[in-house]
Amino acid sequence: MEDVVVLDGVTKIYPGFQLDSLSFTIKKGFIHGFIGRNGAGKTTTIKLMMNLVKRDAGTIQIFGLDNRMHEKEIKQRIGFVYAENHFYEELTVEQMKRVVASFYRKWDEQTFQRYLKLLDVPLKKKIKHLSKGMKVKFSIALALSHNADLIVMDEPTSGLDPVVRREILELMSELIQDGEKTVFFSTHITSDLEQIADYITFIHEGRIYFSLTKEEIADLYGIVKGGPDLLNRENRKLFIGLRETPYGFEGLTKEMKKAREIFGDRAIYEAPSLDEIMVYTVKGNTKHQEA
Ligand SMILES: Nc1ncnc2c1ncn2[C@@H]1O[C@H](COP(=O)(O)OP(=O)(O)OP(=O)(O)O)[C@@H](O)[C@H]1O
Repeated sequence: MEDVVVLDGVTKIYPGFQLDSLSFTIKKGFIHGFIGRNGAGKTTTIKLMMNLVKRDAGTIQIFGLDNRMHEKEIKQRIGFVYAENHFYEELTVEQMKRVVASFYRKWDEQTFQRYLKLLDVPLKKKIKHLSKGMKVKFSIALALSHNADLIVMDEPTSGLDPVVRREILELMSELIQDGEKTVFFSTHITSDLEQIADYITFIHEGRIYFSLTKEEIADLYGIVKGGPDLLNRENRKLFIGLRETPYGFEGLTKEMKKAREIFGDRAIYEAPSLDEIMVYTVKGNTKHQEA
């Protein structure tokens, strides 16, 4: 499978925060979700990819090219949706579009008009009079209208209502149908990814915790529930996080096969949601005194 983006040992040091030697790849033709809690380093990683901040170490290749040496060429082929509003507030949608379109050699006006209509964004309104959802939709219409091979979005669905979110997710699914285009987006609304993502990269405190396909996650990770007598010092090591009460335990493991061998039919097994994986990983072990 072709790699569209390859991050290798990417490091960025801020006072009090470090992106620590990130390595992962983004495969062509798939939707790739990037998850992590607030402050985990998602925006910084995306900014490093887009060469908006300077890395301290490592390499980033996009379309097989170094992202710093070939920035202009690469950016022609990326549709980028920012987390923050980056438009001129006083311009209308139409005026702003003209500014953006002028940067792209392969601007496709017909496609832009089609997306604008589909997403219901008013052409004549000033940017400052658009709702948050409309601004995001406008941003997405722009990102999809210059024949980009890679769409990179930083939190495109945060703060949007479920109807708009669904529209955007459906658009992304349609976009990758021919296997030529790739979508990478960060989010902390993990249920969005459960619907549409093929790959998930989880960043935690500036480090890549995993970068796996959804199937690999389903094979490796599981929630195990059982009575308090089942746990001992040795088998506790199987768990990334454990919640214990006097009546039993519930824990997340990434060694599901081993857990099944050890606990057999004395335990109950469930598939974790991405949210549960995040919460257990972040919180680790907790002992509840209450029932
Ligand atoms: N320019 C900067 N100078 C110093 N520290 C910064 C700078 N930009 C980001 N940071 C720090 O880097 C850390 C990661 O921030 P980042 O915005 O990448 O996280 P995030 O995962 O995108 O979070 P969120 O989901 O809240 O947007 C934070 O601790 C932040 O304060």
